[in-house]
Amino acid sequence: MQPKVRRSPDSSTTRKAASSSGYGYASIEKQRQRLPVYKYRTAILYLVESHPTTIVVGETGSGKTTQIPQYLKEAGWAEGGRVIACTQPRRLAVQAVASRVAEEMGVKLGEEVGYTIRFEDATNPGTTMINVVMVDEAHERSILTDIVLGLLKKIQCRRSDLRLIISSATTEAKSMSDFFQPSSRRYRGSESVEPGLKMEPAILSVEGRGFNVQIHYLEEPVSDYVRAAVSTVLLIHDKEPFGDILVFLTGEEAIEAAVKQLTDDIQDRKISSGLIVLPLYSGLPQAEQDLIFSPTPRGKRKVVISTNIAETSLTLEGVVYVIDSGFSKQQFYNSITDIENLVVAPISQASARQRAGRARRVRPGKCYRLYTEEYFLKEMAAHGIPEIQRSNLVSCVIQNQLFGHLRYSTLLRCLTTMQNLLRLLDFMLLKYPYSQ
Ligand SMILES: Nc1ncnc2c1ncn2[C@@H]1O[C@H](COP(=O)(O)OP(=O)(O)OP(=O)(O)O)[C@@H](O)[C@H]1O
Repeated sequence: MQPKVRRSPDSSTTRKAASSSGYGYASIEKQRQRLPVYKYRTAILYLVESHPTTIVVGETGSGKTTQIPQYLKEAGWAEGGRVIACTQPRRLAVQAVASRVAEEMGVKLGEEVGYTIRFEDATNPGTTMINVVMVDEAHERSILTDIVLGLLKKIQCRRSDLRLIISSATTEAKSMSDFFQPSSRRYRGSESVEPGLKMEPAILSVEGRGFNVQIHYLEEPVSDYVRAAVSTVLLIHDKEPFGDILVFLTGEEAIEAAVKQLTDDIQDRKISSGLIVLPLYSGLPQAEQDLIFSPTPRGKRKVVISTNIAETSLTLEGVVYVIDSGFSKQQFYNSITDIENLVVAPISQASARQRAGRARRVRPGKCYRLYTEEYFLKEMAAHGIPEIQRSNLVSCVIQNQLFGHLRYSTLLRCLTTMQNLLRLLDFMLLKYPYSQ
């Protein structure tokens, strides 16, 4: 059965596109100047110059990620072998953003613009001294982002010349600003603070958005969102003009089920040829993940069925339609049972906006939410629970200790203690074996 879809009459996300000149092919420089963040270039540079910490709030697609590092580079913040670093919560986005920035700057990836992710380092070894750190997608509150923010706050006490930019898509800037307020403890024993530097964080709101996105909601809730997603893909393919489709489901199992259903339906109907169906989840080999970036052949339509790894910072040029199931897989830790589970849970309004934002990156788009508007407005949480509040922190603490703070001798002592503990456990198990 096809899910009933209706267009939201008063959705705030249906405002007119900021760019009136449509989406013809413009030079990269023109494209850069059309982005909402461009108007704030001078203000951003002034604030970074005069504050150790600047918080930039702007809608998805306003140009924060790709443009701010370039403005800093153009203003000389990368001179003398120094580095402008930008952190991302997801590796797929790291590679995609670095490639785009290298393309816009007309340089080879891995030289002036590089990236580093686990097991892969595409950076120039000559550049080591970090001058500015931009922490992107801070609103996502991923555990590593939160830890990076905590560490940077500590580092700033010793290096007041280090500039920090926190970029966020939500207006929760106040709590971030409170966290970075200078306290009496901060800057104690630091090098002398630059004259004229205003220690409190600056907040800048980047107004405006890229292109328009129409939001469609279901009239009735559906129980099987995989089936509903597949039906919506076919509906779009039958009725809507050209443009690729990005579907957000929960995990590998749901995605592979959707790929199979879609492939079967295409074969049954024999009319939907021209669809290229691509799954996307982190366990997929890199070469298969990279297929999502390949241009769609003329006369075909790409359907990318993804987890939330495509939710932020990613621009898939051909995507015009987004289908949002309203769910994602999230980690939850139960401290009583000491068990961590990956469970399918509803997403937040902030996530839903990020998902919709993938549909209007280079042209106007449409987003089909597989839930009702009432559910979105009245039941969906405004923001998700920060990962740090629902995870087991042991591995993070160990990682942090091993790489950040422990000296070799302390580490050795720690390992010896663990070894002794294991021996003791061994002994106890031998002495008091489990009763059947
Ligand atoms: N690979 C790309 N190909 C074409 N256009 C791109 C690409 N990457 C970025 N853009 C353009 O630049 C715009 C700004 O992207 P950017 O990632 O800087 O925005 P953002 O404000 O950081 O949003 P988000 O938080 O969603 O990442 C996009 O909306 C798109 O128009």
